Amino acid sequence: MTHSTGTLYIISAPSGAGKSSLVKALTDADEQIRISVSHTTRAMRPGEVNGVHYHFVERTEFVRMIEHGDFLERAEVFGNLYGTSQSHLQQTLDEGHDLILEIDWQGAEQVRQLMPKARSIFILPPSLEALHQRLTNRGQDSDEIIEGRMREAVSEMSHYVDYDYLIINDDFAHALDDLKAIFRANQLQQKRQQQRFGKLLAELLG
Ligand SMILES: Nc1ncnc2c1ncn2[C@@H]1O[C@H](COP(=O)(O)OP(=O)(O)OP(=O)(O)O)[C@@H](O)[C@H]1O
Ligand SMILES: Nc1nc2c(ncn2[C@@H]2O[C@H](COP(=O)(O)O)[C@@H](O)[C@H]2O)c(=O)[nH]1
Repeated sequence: MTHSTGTLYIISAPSGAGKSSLVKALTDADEQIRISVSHTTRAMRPGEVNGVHYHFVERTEFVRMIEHGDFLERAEVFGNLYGTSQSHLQQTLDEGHDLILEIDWQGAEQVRQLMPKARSIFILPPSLEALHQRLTNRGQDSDEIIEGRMREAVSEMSHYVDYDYLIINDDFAHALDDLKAIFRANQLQQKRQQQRFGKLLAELLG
C-alpha cells in the first residue's frame, strides 16, 4: 500500500479580498484540508481566539522564535510581524492532509524557494472600491488601518503573476467553486500518480 502526502497551498490576496472567508468555506466542506495557524504580533480583533485565528505573541517572543529558527517563512506586513511555524507542518502533510498557508507575497516567495512543489493561488477583488467596501463592512479595523491596507493593496496585487492560479472574488459562490475545482483537480492528479506508483511497485516486486 503506497502512502500519499498532502499538498501545500499558498493563498495570497490584498487584505479584505475575502481570502479567509473563502478558505473557511472550503475547509468547512472538506475536512481533509487543513489551515495553518500563523503567529503574529498584531493586536487581537474582537471575536478572534488565540490559537484558532492566530497565535498572538509579543514582538520579543516572535524575535526569539526567529532566532530559534522556528519559522518556515515570516514577513512584516502593515507594521506587524507574521510567520508560519515549522512545527506540525510536515507532519500534517505526511498524514495526507492538504495544508493551506494564508500568507502575503513576501512569505510566498520564501515558501516557493523551500518547497517548490507548493501550489499557489492569488485572490483578487473585483475592484479597489469593492475592496474598500469589504474592509469597511468587516467592521474590525479603524479608518486609519483601512487606509493603510488600501495603500498596500496595489503593490500586493502586482505579485499575482507569480502565482499558479488566479481567482477573482466577485460573486462569492462562484469564487468558492473555482477554489474547490483547483483542490479537486490536484487531489485527482495526486491519486492518479499514486495509482501509477502502486502499479509500478507491484510490477517490480513481482
Ligand atoms: N465575494 C464577496 N462579496 C462581498 N463580500 C465579501 C465577499 N467575500 C468576502 N466578503 C467579505 O469581505 C470581508 C473581508 O473578507 P476576509 O476577512 O475573508 O478577507 P481577507 O482577504 O481574509 O482579509 P485579511 O487578509 O485582512 O485577513 C468580510 O466581511 C467578508 O464577509
Ligand atoms: N508572510 C505571512 N503573511 C501573513 C501570515 N499570516 C497572515 N499574513 C498576511 O497578513 C495580512 C494581514 O492579515 P490580518 O489578519 O492582519 O488581516 C494577510 O492578508 C496575509 O497576507 C503569515 O504567517 N506569513
